[in-house]
Amino acid sequence: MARRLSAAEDYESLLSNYDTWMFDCDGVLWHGDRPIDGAVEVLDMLRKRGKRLLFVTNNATKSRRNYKAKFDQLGVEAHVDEIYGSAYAAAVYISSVMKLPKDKKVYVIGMSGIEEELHEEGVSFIGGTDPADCTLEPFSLADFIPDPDVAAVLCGFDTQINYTKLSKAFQYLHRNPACQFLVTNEDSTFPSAHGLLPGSGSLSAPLRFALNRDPLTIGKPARTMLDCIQAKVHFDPERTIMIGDRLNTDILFGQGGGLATLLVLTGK
Ligand SMILES: O=C(O)COP(=O)(O)O
Ligand SMILES: [Mg+2]
Repeated sequence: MARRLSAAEDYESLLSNYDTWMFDCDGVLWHGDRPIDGAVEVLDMLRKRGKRLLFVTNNATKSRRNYKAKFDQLGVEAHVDEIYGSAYAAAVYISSVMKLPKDKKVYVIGMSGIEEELHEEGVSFIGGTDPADCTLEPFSLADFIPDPDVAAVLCGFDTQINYTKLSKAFQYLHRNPACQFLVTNEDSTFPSAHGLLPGSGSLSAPLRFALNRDPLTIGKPARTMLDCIQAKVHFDPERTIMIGDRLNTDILFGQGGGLATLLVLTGK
């Protein structure tokens, strides 16, 4: 049964009940590059109380290493193996679960974070930040020569989303029903430093609509993300709490994994 925390003893009981604290990032620790009041102090207090911290974000724009640099800039102690982003989870899924053959490629709608994680996992890809795709020039199907090695399309948050990228992704998926359609996450909105913006889910929506096909989602609330974490980190779900700002991703993710959940209201 959900209850609103107010008294100090409410928080004390959380501290005594849970050893592993899984934090969502956007809307919980920060809005864009602006830390949320008190977040850094809470992380510091939890560290001092000997709690294990894990950072679990659907934001696919950054790799685990990029996030480590962000935590460093905020003066927050964080280690790469505590950071789980949907870009990393997608790369691990493609390499270790889907077992994409080495001679096959992924067509990416997304940014350098996804590219870095795919590269780390030895997954070949095209698209992404390739200047040829980051264009507002009209897309001509007559001039498009699909890469025959593309066996999956991965769509994540992409500030350079455009008709060329959507058209190429559509072609790979429309022409070949065996081509896997993956999205890093389906967050409808993204809590930026200055307010809500369309999120990844709103960027892959045109493909879902045009193809009349649902993708496989890697990030929260999907179990895939938890499997990726549990492959690297042992924790007791009974003594783990997931802190998030979205009911349909973070809280659903925690409930699906048998974790306790704590909803914060800073997601805007
Ligand atoms: O980038 C997003 O859409 C959400 O990211 P989050 O999971 O850290 O809240
Ligand atoms: Mg969030």
